Amino acid sequence: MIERLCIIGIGLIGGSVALAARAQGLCREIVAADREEEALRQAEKRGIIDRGYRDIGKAAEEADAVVIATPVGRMAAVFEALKPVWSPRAFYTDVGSTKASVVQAVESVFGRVPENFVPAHPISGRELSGVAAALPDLFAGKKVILTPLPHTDVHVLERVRAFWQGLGAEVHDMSVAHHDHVLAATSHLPHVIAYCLTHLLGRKDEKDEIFQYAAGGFRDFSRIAGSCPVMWADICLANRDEILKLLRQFEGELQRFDELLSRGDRQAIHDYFAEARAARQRFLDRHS
Ligand SMILES: NC(=O)c1ccc[n+]([C@@H]2O[C@H](COP(=O)([O-])OP(=O)(O)OC[C@H]3O[C@@H](n4cnc5c(N)ncnc54)[C@H](O)[C@@H]3O)[C@@H](O)[C@H]2O)c1
Ligand SMILES: O=C(O)C(=O)C[C@]1(C(=O)O)C=C[C@@H](O)C=C1
Repeated sequence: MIERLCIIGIGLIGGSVALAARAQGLCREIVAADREEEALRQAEKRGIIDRGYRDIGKAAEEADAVVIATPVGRMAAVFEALKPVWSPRAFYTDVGSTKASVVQAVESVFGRVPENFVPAHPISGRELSGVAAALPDLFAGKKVILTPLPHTDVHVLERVRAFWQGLGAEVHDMSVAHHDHVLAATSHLPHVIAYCLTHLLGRKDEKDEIFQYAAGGFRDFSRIAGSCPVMWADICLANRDEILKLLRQFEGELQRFDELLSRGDRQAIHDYFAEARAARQRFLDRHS
């Protein structure tokens, strides 16, 4: 049992961790640090946390489990604030959507990744942000990827694994580089494409009419373009090289389809769509 769980950044993900930890009885007390007073007050009012602090050091001292849930671009500053109160008895983990940048941030502050920090990424979220959108079952049955380093303390790794499992997640381990390679394709590229398409339509003169007649297709496709720009600017910059490689491949794919359509090749267009549909179905059969 965790005595004091500390969440740094009590937004959608930090709030959901707190709600799930409380619901599953994983800890006696939950405190949080956030730079937004309003987020802390809201979290206290809803009973998501017991106490909130503006000061990260004050919130984290005495905690035996610390979860960092700020946007990835803020993590170096968070590690800086944690350094004076870093405890060898506690475990530390994060929820950042990119992992190499988080490892670099911790290295820039400590010189090396402390043995009791286990980078993590819950593959579960929403296009909404802030503590008001937090859900107690956000991680239930969802995957969490841990990217331990070769010198990560094995006992801490098992405590962090048990913590995420306790929140209801299925935990997988991966290397930092592999994580960023895979997530660039499955999460980062789709978000970039959704933002780009929404931009394209939004810029058109007849935009009112375009949005007026947009039904399920556009709504489904653009849902993730409703995601937080701060978080996504951080993710894109943090995983820039992997995303740029995929953007080049995606441009090639658009070019391929452009050629089929320009030729008016019905059979080739049909086969192109049929292959994509079958690939999606295989993915759903295997993973849902
Ligand atoms: N939203 C998702 O679907 C999702 C899913 C998995 C992982 N993540 C990752 O989780 C993290 C948080 O995302 P979110 O969606 O919960 O964002 P959010 O905006 O809902 O919450 C972030 C919170 O961090 C606080 N914060 C920002 N900078 C801070 C600082 N320097 N010190 C203290 N508090 C600070 C903000 O005030 C906010 O309350 C990000 O790293 C994101 O990449 C998000
Ligand atoms: O469902 C959504 O809204 C999400 O975008 C969740 C999503 C994803 O791309 O799958 C977004 C970012 C995270 O790092 C993990 C999950």
